[in-house]
Amino acid sequence: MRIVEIRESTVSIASPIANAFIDFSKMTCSVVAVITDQMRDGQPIVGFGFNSNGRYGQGALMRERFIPRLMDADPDSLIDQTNDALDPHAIWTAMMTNEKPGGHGERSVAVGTIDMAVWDAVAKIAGQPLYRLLADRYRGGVADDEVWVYAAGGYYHPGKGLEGLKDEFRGYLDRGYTTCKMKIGLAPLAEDLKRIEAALEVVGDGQNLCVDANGRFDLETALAYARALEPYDLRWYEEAGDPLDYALQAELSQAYSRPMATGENLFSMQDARNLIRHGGMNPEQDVLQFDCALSYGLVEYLRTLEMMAENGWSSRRVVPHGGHQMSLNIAAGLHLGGNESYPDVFQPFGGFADDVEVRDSRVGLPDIPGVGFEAKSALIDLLRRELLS
Ligand SMILES: O=C([O-])CC(=O)C(=O)O
Ligand SMILES: [Mg+2]
Repeated sequence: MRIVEIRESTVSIASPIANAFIDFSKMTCSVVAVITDQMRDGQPIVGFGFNSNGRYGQGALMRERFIPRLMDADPDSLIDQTNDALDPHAIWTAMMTNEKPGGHGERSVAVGTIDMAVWDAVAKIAGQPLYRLLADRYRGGVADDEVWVYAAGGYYHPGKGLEGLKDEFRGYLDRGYTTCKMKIGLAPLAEDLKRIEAALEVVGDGQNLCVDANGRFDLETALAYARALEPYDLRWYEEAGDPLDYALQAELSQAYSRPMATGENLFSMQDARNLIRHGGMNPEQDVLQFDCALSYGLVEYLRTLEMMAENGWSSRRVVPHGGHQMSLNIAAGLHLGGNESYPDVFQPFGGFADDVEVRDSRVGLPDIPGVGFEAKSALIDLLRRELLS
């Protein structure tokens, strides 16, 4: 068994939306195919991956370093003899050969994207949905049949007023979501409070609303928002300050009594550990949002979950960023607390299998081998067109 070829391509996921820190007018995404020598129905088994959203495509790093390292490795060294499969852990080690520690950034996205495609191939070779394979290997065979999901959106968009925001959230409730997330921090506080109140008119209880500042605030602004948000009893207040400013997070956690969330821009177990060590976050109520595609993939995610357990954090406190099916599989297979969903933005990468219905903000997973890309027609069409034609 061996990897025959790895292909990558960069595609656009541009849109006119903005959060408090960036607009997405030039956003791109890497897509990857890991082509194996294993055959199914007369076709080679191919694993697919993509790099979530919010970080640009990483083709150059893949072409220059990570793909050549894998193709140069002895194929036997990349095989898991116990499971008669490709070995994602050995593949990870081969990709990271001669990479210094620290400085986790763009390379974590390149490795995370290839890692996603490797796990898709592994599950397809095993003939299992990935979440079942993960539950079998790491959780004694017990998977969650359903995962809690919330609808992320509420972006700033030219010409979108309060009515536009309300219409958007009504659309999410109509599709079965009960909890929605909106952006804050691009508008002044007073205007954001009007937007929050408009959103609450639609979603009802504060527990059905999350707000996300995308790392925009200095301490003073983060605290001013915290004071203003406190009475709304929101589900969570996300990424108030710079993702690496653990002291800011710790001080904010002292001042704000309600749940906070962060972690989507921490790209390694070590960075996640620093958040746990120094960010003052509360394992009883706060939410961690590490995204495997951005942070060296599932091989590293397993280390992060182990680190959390050692520090007294339940895996149920993790609700990954990214709204993609890979994280949905990890959530169901490794017992996370839920997963993000983008019903309308970042298509066709956001969202789940075509015939999966959201009921009471919960979704099931398709019963097909792999991550489930083949059950999302617009996505699999794009992956095949970009990588296999
Ligand atoms: O706007 C973004 O970059 C996405 C984001 O923060 C989220 O989904 O939480
Ligand atoms: Mg966010």
